[in-house]
Parts: sequence; structure tokens; C-alpha cells
Amino acid sequence: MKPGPRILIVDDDPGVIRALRGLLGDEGFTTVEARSAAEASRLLEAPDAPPALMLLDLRMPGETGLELLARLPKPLPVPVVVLSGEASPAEAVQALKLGATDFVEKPPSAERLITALRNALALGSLREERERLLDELARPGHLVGDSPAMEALRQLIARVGPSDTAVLITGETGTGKERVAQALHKASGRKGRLVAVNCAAIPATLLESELFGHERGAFSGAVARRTGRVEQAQGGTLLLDELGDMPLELQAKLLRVLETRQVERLGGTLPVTVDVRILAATHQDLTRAVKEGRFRQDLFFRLNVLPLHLPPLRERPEDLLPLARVFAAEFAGPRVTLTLAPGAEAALRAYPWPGNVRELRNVIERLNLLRGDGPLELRPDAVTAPAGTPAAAPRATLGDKSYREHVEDFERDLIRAALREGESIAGAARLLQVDRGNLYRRIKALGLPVVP
Ligand SMILES: Nc1ncnc2c1ncn2[C@@H]1O[C@H](COP(=O)(O)OP(=O)(O)OP(=O)(O)O)[C@@H](O)[C@H]1O
Repeated sequence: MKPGPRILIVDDDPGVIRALRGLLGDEGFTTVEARSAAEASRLLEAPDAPPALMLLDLRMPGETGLELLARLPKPLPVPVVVLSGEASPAEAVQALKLGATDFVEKPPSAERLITALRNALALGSLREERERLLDELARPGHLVGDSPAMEALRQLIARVGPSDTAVLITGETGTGKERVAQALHKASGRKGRLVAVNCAAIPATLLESELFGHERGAFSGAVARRTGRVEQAQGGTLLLDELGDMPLELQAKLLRVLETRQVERLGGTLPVTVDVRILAATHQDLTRAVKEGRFRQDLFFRLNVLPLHLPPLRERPEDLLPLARVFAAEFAGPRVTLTLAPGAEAALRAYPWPGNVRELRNVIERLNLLRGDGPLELRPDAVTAPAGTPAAAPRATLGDKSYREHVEDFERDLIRAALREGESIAGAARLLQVDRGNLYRRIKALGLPVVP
């Protein structure tokens, strides 16, 4: 039989230790014992078999239980249940503040003690799971997902990461292109930073100086010298996001940087040599953009040496649940786990996810906001009326929606039509006679896909 969880009993009274050892043994736990705080810390640090929980007496000669709790790193290395006879309520509160999970009075009833231990162990493993998930998410560029496509992508990134070749990352909006760029930067081992420039969000007139920098007085308003993003990425990686939206003249300048590895600041005389790895991301079909004369063929060839494609989320259903769990860990509290109501997984798989992983993240965030104190349960209706697809949802009557929601619905329909007709953000912005950067921010705020 598999041995039960190891409990570290810390008590200066050998009689108490004996009694607890018997009681816990009967319940299937194994025990390890310490007669002082110093001995307990040694056992906690033992690298081979750390205990799963510490049952700690507060009153001990020498260092007390409270002093030991105060000294241990936070969060505590193992869940702690405190056990004490004459401890005052103030001490109990203090122990809980120092991270103990529960407090049991001596002499404990067997039932109360065992319940406290089981609860503390369950909470400990939930915390561990949550920490593992959060850790996974926090690692820049860590790609969550169990699909064959994601696995292949991880392998490819490990292989091409260390080279200096430019990479073109393609995929629909929200599929994780920026995250892949972070993964590539991490795998490159390059010492410099990853600098990202969103070519659609910056007005075309400012993009050139943003990228290449300018000397003082290069144009009216250039009151001080400014290094561009390319130079800021020196020794690191430059991500050109939404590259399909870069104006043609700038494409020529970018090609020159790729070929010569030198940049010229606006108004500058001497070129600056740069050691920068270029990554580009786009949701647009660049082959079509080349045919239509919106994108330079030579630049396309230069970047397309290493194309990396991210399939839409609807084509990799194996990633849905792992991603949902990671986002649940990100948004919900430590005691909350994501559960699935009957039919929820089928609903996730049936839904087309036009906003891809970003939309799934929004769904989980909304679910967490709406749950109040209740459980985080994903029900099939969580994805039947998503933001940004009112066509699929029944039209609400006037009374159902606020003024703001009506206006936003109208805005969504309008922008979607402009994107269809204009074929890109730049085209839509021209049709609507608005600034491209502002339009881009509105699209994101309304949860719309940036694809026409
Ligand atoms: N495989 C993944 N693992 C973990 N998080 C992911 C993954 N893919 C996407 N995300 C998360 O989903 C969100 C959208 O991803 P990201 O910004 O990388 O998409 P994108 O393709 O660059 O979008 P856009 O084209 O709109 O700029 C981010 O919060 C990102 O961290």
C-alpha cells in the first residue's frame, strides 16, 4: 500500500508525540518527529523527503512555535496546523497571520484533528497546483497547450530560437503571435531586450521616427535626439507587430536595415550598426498583400525564410482546457478551481473562437467577475453569446441593454463593415476618416478581431 502523507509532529512532550504518532498512524499517515523548533527546521529542509504538513506545538522551551513560524520563509514551505494547550487567542491569531492554516486546541478530539489535517493538505495541494499554473503563465513565452500543433511549435522554437534569422509569425488575431515572439527571444539567449512595435497602433507619420529615431531638429517638434526602437533592441530582438500595416516607404527602409544591419536616424548623417534579431508578426495574408501591391515582395522573401504559423484556436481543440485552466488560475483566488458543467467542453469545441486565445481569456475573466463568491463553473452558455458577434445572438429588445451597450453594438457593426470593405485597419481607417492608431485601440477595446 502507498504510504500516506508524511506529517512532521513538533512537540517537546514525548508523551504527546507518542499519542499523536498512534492516532495518525491509525489514519494512514506516516510521521516524522521533532522535539524542538531547531530540529523541526532541519527536517523541513531535508531535501530527500520533505514532510507534507507540520503539526506544530506553540509552547516549547527554547525557540517557540510562533518564533519558528516567524522565521520560516513565506509562503510557508509546508501547510502548518498549530496545536497548543495554554495558548491565548492572541497567539492563535498570530499563528494564523504567520501563515498557519488551522489551529487545534489540546487535547484535540481525534475527529477535529484529522479533519484539520486533511483540509490543510487539500488546501496545500490546491495552492501548489495554482502556483504551478501561475508559474507556467508567468514564464515569458511559455506556450500552454497540448495540441500536436503547439507541440510542433515548441520544438521548432527550440530549434530556430538560437539563430539570428528573421522569423515571420502569422496567424489570426489573438492566436498567440506575440507570445511566440517572447518564446523565440527567450530561446535565442540574446542578452538585450525584446522590444515590440505595433505598426498598426502608431500613426504612419510617427512610425518612421519611432522605429529609426531622429536627431535633434530633424523635423519641427524634434526638440531632442531620440533613439529609435531598432537601436533600443541592440543586442536583443525587435518584434514588428502587425507588419502588414507598415507603409510601403518604411518597408523599403526596413529592408535596408535587414540587409546592411545599420540604421540611420532621421536627420542623422552617420549610420549606426545594430545587432538586432528581427521578428515580424501579422494576421494578414502577405502573399495577397504582395499581389495587390501593398507589401514589398523583396521584404516578404527576406522575412519569409522562417515562417511560423499559429493555427486558429478552433483547429486545436486540445488546447482549450489547458488554456482555460491556466487563465482560471490567473484570475481566480487560491482556493478556486475551474469546473466544467455538463456540455461545457462540447460547447467550447463547437464555438468558432473568432478572437482565438485572447477571447478565451476574456471569457474566463468574465466568468470570474460574475461568479461573486460562487464556484468558477464553466457552463455551455458561457460561449453562446460572445462579445463581438451580435449576429449570432438574438437581437435584444431596447430594455435589455444600456445606452452604452447599444452604441457599442452599433460601433462593432460599423467597424466590421469598414474592415471588410477596407481590407485592413489602414483601409478601414481611411474609409471612416479616423486615425489608424485610434481605430486599432477601439477594435481591441470592443473585442473585435482585427481581420476583415
Ligand atoms: N499558447 C499560449 N499559452 C499561454 N497564453 C497564451 C497562448 N497563446 C496566447 N496566449 C495569451 O492570449 C493573449 C493573446 O495572445 P497574443 O497577444 O500573443 O496574440 P496575438 O496573436 O499577438 O494577437 P494580435 O494579432 O491581436 O496582436 C495573451 O494574453 C497571451 O498571453
